[in-house]
Amino acid sequence: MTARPVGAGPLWLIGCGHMGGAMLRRWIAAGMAPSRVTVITRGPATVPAGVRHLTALPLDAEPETIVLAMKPQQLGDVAPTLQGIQPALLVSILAGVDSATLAQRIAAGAVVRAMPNLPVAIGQGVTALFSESHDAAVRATVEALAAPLGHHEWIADESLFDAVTALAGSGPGFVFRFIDALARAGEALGIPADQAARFALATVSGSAAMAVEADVDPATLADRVASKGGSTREGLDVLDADGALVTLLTRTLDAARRRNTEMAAAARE
Ligand SMILES: NC(=O)C1=CN([C@@H]2O[C@H](COP(=O)(O)OP(=O)(O)OC[C@H]3O[C@@H](n4cnc5c(N)ncnc54)[C@H](O)[C@@H]3O)[C@@H](O)[C@H]2O)C=CC1
Ligand SMILES: O=C(O)[C@@H]1CCC=N1
Repeated sequence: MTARPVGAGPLWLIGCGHMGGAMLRRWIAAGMAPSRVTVITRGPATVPAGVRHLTALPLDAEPETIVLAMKPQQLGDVAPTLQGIQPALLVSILAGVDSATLAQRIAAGAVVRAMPNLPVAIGQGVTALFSESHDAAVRATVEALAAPLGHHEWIADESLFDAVTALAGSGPGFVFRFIDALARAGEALGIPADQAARFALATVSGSAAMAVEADVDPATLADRVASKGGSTREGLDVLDADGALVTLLTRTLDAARRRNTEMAAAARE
C-alpha cells in the first residue's frame, strides 16, 4: 500500500489498560489534542477528559493512526474488525507479534512495532522501535509519539526485538522484584519489614540515579562501593560466584524472550 502523509490526524487507540492508558496520559500531558483520540476497548476504561471512548469501532472516516494496545492474544478478534480500514500508520505494542504478521492482518501505509515499558507512566520509560519503513515522515511521527514517554531508540534488526522486549519491556518487572527481594533479604537479617522496604527502595533509586549521571559504567561503580578487604566485596563474591547473577538474569530474559516467540507464532496461526 502507498504511504500517506502522517501527522496530527485522528488516532484510534485500541486497548487502554496498564500500558495503553499510561501512554495516552503522557501524550495528552505533552499536548496531544484529546479531540484527536478515540479509545476503543472491550469494556469500561478511564480516559482523559475530552478523549472519546467507545466499545466498538466508530463509523467515522478512517483514522490516520491506529495504535494497538490490547493483548497479543486479542489480535485475532481485533484484526477482522479493521478490514477495509487503511490508516497511514499502524503502531503495535503487542509483545512478540512481528511486523510481517501485522502487515498481513491489517492494511496500513506503514507498520511500526513499539515496545514501551511501564515507567512511561512517569515519562521515564524505554521504548524500542522497529519498522521496515525508512520513510522520514513516518519515523518522525513515531519519534514524536515516543518522546513524551522517555528514552526511545530504533532497533535495526527485528530478530532482536523479542530479546529487547525481555530486557526493557519486561525489565521493570524484574527490577521491582529485585527491590522486593533486597528488602526481604534485609528482613531476614532482622531489619523491621517496613524499614527494610524503605531502605531497599531508596538504595535502588539512588544507585540508578547515580549510575545515569556517572561517567563510568555500573561495574566500575560497584567496585567503588567495595573497599579493599571490606564487606561489600564479600557480598559481590556471592553474586559473582560462577557468574551466578548473570546466569540467573540470562535465564530470566531467555524465558521471557521464549514466551514472546510463542506469542508471535500463535499470532501467525
Ligand atoms: N504492561 C506492560 O508493562 C507492557 C505491556 N505491553 C503490551 O501492551 C499490551 C497491553 O498490555 P496491558 O496494558 O498490560 O494489558 P491490560 O490487560 O491492562 O489492557 C488490555 C486492554 O485491551 C482491551 N481489550 C481487550 N480485548 C479487546 C478487544 N477485543 N478490542 C479492543 N480492546 C480490547 C482491554 O479492555 C484493556 O483496555 C500487550 O500487548 C502487551 O504485550 C508492552 C510493554 C509493556
Ligand atoms: O508481559 C508481557 O507480555 C508484556 C511484554 C513486556 C511487558 N509486558
